[in-house]
Amino acid sequence: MFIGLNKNSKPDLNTVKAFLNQFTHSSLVEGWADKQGFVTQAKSGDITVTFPFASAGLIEELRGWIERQKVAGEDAPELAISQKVAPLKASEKPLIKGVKNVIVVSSAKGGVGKSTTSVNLALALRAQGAKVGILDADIYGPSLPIMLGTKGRQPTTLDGKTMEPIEAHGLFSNSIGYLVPDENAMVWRGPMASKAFSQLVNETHWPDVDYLVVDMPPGTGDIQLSLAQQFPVTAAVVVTTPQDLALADAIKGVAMFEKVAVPVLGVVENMSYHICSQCGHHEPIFGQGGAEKMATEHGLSLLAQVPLHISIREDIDAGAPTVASKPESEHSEVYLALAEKVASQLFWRGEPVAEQISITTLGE
Ligand SMILES: Nc1ncnc2c1ncn2[C@@H]1O[C@H](COP(=O)(O)OP(=O)(O)OP(=O)(O)O)[C@@H](O)[C@H]1O
Repeated sequence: MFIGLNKNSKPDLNTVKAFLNQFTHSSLVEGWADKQGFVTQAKSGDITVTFPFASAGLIEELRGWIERQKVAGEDAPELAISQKVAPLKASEKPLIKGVKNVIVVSSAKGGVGKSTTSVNLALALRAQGAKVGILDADIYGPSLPIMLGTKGRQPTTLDGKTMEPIEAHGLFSNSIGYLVPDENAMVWRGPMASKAFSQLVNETHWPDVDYLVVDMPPGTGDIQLSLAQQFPVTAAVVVTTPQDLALADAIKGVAMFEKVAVPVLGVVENMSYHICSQCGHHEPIFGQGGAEKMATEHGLSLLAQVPLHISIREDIDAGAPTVASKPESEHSEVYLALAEKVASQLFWRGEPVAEQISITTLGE
């Protein structure tokens, strides 16, 4: 039976929660309105809904649903609806100063589109209403400066100790590519690379970002393992392509994170199918169903299937990633849905920590 609200009296909190629980969405769990902090009432009686993850799309849908109830004759309540991203527990490590959640994007193999995915995911999280940082940890081949159109810029410092991230398309970014010429980065070996990475993470003045997306170096070796262990990773996303070999490698990537107890949120299948730029035909040139099979076999979620399309490449290579330059496009929709899944699944699988803990710096 649908729970409506009494027209003539101010509805009480429990009735409003029961009413809201009738709104279902893939980013929510059953009985979501009863979860702590989601629906609260101020002393004045005003009721507020607050989602603890990036949720602009979800908020729009909830508002639409409430409007439809009004049309259907229900006296839907006046609610303030907003989002405030919660910091989540990441292993036993203290959170990085100015960062609530760290999402690492990794791939077992080079060239599968890990950086393209990282950048568009970061932009999509921003489009979902979050404040987002992006860190290029690909110390051997930093591509962020080109992808964000920030090549040649260098971080400044305000306090003589930390670097100010470089802002581009609304993201706060840092990359080894801003600090050293390309040819120098290439020759770095293990410990040096590790140190450079740690400096990038801890010596950037992250301005209270909800999510820090970290573009990891490709591979599943010692370097990747040590990077993943060095800082508080909330969860990992593994990028793969549909080819069998890349899939077999992706399994290694998942196993690596399991070793260091980093939860893997799921797999993004990049270049999943080809969209013809002439006629829009969808063609699964690398085969079909591989990532889905792998995800199911390993109990992982297939977070997104991103098409191979010339405009995704042209946009990012020109420093104007698709989600920023063509926010209404079919491709951006794929990334926006990915961000919605990543943000909500991160929250539901995680454990919120008190906000003030995020003020602690690593090593303090
Ligand atoms: N879905 C896509 N459609 C079209 N082109 C793509 C797509 N994804 C990535 N590319 C292109 O493929 C190339 C490699 O992508 P990218 O640099 O993101 O891969 P990577 O896995 O990060 O590589 P590396 O291992 O060098 O870090 C780039 O030129 C990029 O523009």
